[in-house]
Amino acid sequence: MLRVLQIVRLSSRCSSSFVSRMRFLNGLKQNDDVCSAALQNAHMFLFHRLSPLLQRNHQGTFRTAELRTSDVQSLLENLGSDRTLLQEAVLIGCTEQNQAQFCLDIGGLDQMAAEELCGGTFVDLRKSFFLLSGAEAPLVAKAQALLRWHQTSGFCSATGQPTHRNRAGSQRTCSSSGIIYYPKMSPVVIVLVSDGEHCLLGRQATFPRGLYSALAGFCDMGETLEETLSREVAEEVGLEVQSFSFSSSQHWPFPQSSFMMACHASVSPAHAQLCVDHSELEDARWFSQQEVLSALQTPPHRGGGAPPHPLAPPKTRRRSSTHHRVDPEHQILNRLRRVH
Ligand SMILES: NC(=O)C1=CN([C@@H]2O[C@H](COP(=O)(O)OP(=O)(O)OC[C@H]3O[C@@H](n4cnc5c(N)ncnc54)[C@H](OP(=O)(O)O)[C@@H]3O)[C@@H](O)[C@H]2O)C=CC1
Ligand SMILES: [Mg+2]
Repeated sequence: MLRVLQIVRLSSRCSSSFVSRMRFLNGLKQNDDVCSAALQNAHMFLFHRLSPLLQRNHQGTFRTAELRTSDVQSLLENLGSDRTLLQEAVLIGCTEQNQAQFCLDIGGLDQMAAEELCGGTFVDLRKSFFLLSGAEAPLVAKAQALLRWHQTSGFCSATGQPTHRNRAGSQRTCSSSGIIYYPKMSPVVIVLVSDGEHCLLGRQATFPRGLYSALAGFCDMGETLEETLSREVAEEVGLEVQSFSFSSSQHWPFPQSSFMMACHASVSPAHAQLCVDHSELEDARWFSQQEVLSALQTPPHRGGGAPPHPLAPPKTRRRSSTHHRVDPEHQILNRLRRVH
C-alpha cells in the first residue's frame, strides 16, 4: 500500500503532464499491486481473436468501444464467464488524466452475443486501420501486438516450461529458469526513392488492387539502417541508392510486430532503370508528383482503382502532449505535396 501511495505521489508531483503519465505507467509495470488497483477502474479495449471492438457513432464514423472495467465485468457475467478472465487484461497506456488503459481478448466467448451486448462489431485490424481516426489506430495496433505476443509466448523457448506474466503484461518469466521475456519487434525500413522528379512505388501481389506503397524490408541481423535500405532497394528493384535521410518511425502491426523506420533515398536519374525482382514485387514503377497527389486525395475505401493510379495506405496519426506523429508513409508522401 505504501508503494502504491509513493507511485501516485511521485507522478502527481511532476510539473509536466507527459512526465507524470510516463512515471505513472512505469510504476504500473513495476508493481503488480499498483497495477491491480489501476485495473479496477480502467478504460478497456476489447478484442475477439485479435479483432478490436468498434462502434459506429451518429455521424457514421467508427470509434473503439469506450468500456470501463465495470462494463467488462458485467459483460463477462452475461456471457457466462467468470471474472478471472479480467486478469488477462494487458496494460497499453493511460489517458491525460492518468486513467490506465488496458486491452482484453475475449476470443473464447461467443462473438455475436458480445457484439450484441456491447452494440459494436469486432473488426479485422487491417480494416480497422481504414475506419478509425488517426489517433486511435496506433493504440489499437499496440494492443493487438501485445495480446498476440502473450498468446504465443506461453512457454519458455529454452526450457519448454510455462512462462508467467506480470500484472501489467509487460514481461513474462519462465517458471523454471527465471528467464525474463519481453515483447519483441522486428526492425523494418520503408523508403521512398526519388530520382529528383518522380518517386518509386511498388506493390506486392497480395496488396489490394491498385495499391502501391513505398518499398520496405526487414533488417537482417547485424545490419545498420542504411545497409538494410541499400540492400532492399538493390534486391527489389535493382537500383543503387546514392544518399538517404531519416524521416520518421512508427510501430507497424503487420505481419506481426515491426518497428518501422521511414527514410527518403535518392538515385541518379541516369541510373534509374528498374529491374524488378518479381518474386518479391508484382510491379514497381516511377510515379509523377501529380499522380501521388491524386492518390492522396482518393479516399481509401474507394480502393480498387486500376493501376497506374497509386492508392495510398490508410493514415494513422498519434498526438501526445509533446509529439505529433504522422505515419512514415504519409510523412514522406506529404513532403512531395510541399515540393509540388
Ligand atoms: N506501405 C506499407 O506500409 C508497407 C509496409 N510493409 C511492411 O514492411 C515490412 C516488410 O515487408 P516486406 O516488404 O514483405 O519484407 P521483405 O522485403 O524483407 O520480404 C519479406 C520476406 O523477408 C523474410 N523475413 C526476414 N525477416 C523477417 C521477419 N522478421 N518477419 C517476416 N519475414 C521476414 C521472409 O522471407 P522468407 O520467409 O523467405 O525467409 C519474408 O517473406 C512488413 O512489416 C510489412 O507489413 C511492406 C510494404 C509496404
Ligand atoms: Mg519488401
